[in-house]
Amino acid sequence: MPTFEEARRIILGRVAPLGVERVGVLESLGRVIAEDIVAPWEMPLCDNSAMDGFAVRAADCTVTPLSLKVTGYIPAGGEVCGAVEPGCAIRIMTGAPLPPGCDAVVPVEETEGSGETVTVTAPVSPRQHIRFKGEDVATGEVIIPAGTLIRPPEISMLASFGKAIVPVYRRARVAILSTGDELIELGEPPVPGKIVNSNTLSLAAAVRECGAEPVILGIARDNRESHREKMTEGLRADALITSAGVSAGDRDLVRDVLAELGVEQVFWKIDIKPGGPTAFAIFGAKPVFSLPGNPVSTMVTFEEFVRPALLKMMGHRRVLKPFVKAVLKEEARKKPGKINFLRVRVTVENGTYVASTSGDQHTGILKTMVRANGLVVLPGEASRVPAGTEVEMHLLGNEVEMLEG
Ligand SMILES: Nc1nc2c(c(=O)[nH]1)N[C@H]1C(S)=C(S)[C@@H](COP(=O)(O)OP(=O)(O)OC[C@H]3O[C@@H](n4cnc5c(N)ncnc54)[C@H](O)[C@@H]3O)O[C@H]1N2
Ligand code: MOO
Repeated sequence: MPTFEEARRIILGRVAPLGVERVGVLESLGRVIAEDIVAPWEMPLCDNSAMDGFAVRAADCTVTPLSLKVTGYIPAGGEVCGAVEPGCAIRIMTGAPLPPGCDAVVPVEETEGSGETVTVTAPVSPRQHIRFKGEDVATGEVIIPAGTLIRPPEISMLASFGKAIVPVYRRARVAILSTGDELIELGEPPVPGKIVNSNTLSLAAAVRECGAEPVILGIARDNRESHREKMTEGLRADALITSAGVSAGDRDLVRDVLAELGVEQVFWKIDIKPGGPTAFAIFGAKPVFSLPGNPVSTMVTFEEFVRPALLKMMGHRRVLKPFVKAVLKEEARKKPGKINFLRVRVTVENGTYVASTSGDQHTGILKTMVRANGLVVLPGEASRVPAGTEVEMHLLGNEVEMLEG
């Protein structure tokens, strides 16, 4: 049985980035660029003003205040209207191209008067307030290296160089299959013995949250035919996630039917709690994750095993959340042996993360997952972890970093 770390290594070793597609630059947000993008020209394309003010010759302005004759005006987007002659200035706006002869710009706040003459009131240094041709990006420079996650700054850079269509790794299409005769679909009336198929929706949400595309297959009933039919459909996607039917029950058919369909089991069971019965298999290059049915176990195993794999498939290079240190608020108890994921509510106290249990840790208790914004990883060998102990934790979302506004 693999340990937590081994299971993650095995999974990541068996998945690879999917193909590349070309999308509109705005659609590339949150995706990973698949090729180095090179600047086809330099930026800025010409020397231009960094301020609204006056284009001057610095040599004219060695002693201030002094009065200069205003001989022209260049708005942003405007054209150069002649050179700055000695003893003269040209009114210029931010971003407008510098006229010949000019080697400094005086901001309007450091001048007085307007109209035919202007008085420069502050000392002027050569090159001040000028944005020079090519100072930001040189022609041929790699502006976005392959493997970069696209955020608004990358969109700005791509757009600045006219890149309307960009090559990104494909989104993974992820089939989601719930199994079990006890399941009813959302909207059907609840009756004792039946439960709403919430796993499909929590998994679809988690798939979507990491930038992939969920393909909902519905429910496979507890017979081989139903499993076979749904799984065959699911294996057409880039990845398949099943929930439930993976432990030791007499109707736990998931692994059996997957094997029947030619899916190679890589491992079954991980030395962790919750999530122990998780299985991982491969169909060609497609990963198949069989997650335990308890809603908490399904979400925890998605977070720790599926998400990193999907991110890798979509070209991400940073796929594992870092562990952060937290101080336990209350004592935690567990059976020695397996790593335990403790659902916690995290707060920041004097710059330190403090993790407090979010409540009953039984896997059947969904409420404590809803309350949790972190998962503390209690080491396998531990049995009693005293309050005040420094532990490792994965944050769930970034809520704890945000302040109320
Ligand atoms: N003899 C053993 N029994 C169990 C073991 C074991 O090792 N030996 N492991 C236990 C653990 S740990 C877990 S976790 C569960 C996982 O079992 P399955 O993955 O086979 O899931 P089920 O038994 O079918 O369901 C468990 C639980 O989850 C609910 N469920 C199932 N599907 C959904 C869904 N789509 N949406 C919401 N809730 C769902 C289901 O009703 C059950 O309550 O096995 C233990 N048993
Ligand atoms: O491992 Mo089960 O996933 O404890 O609930």
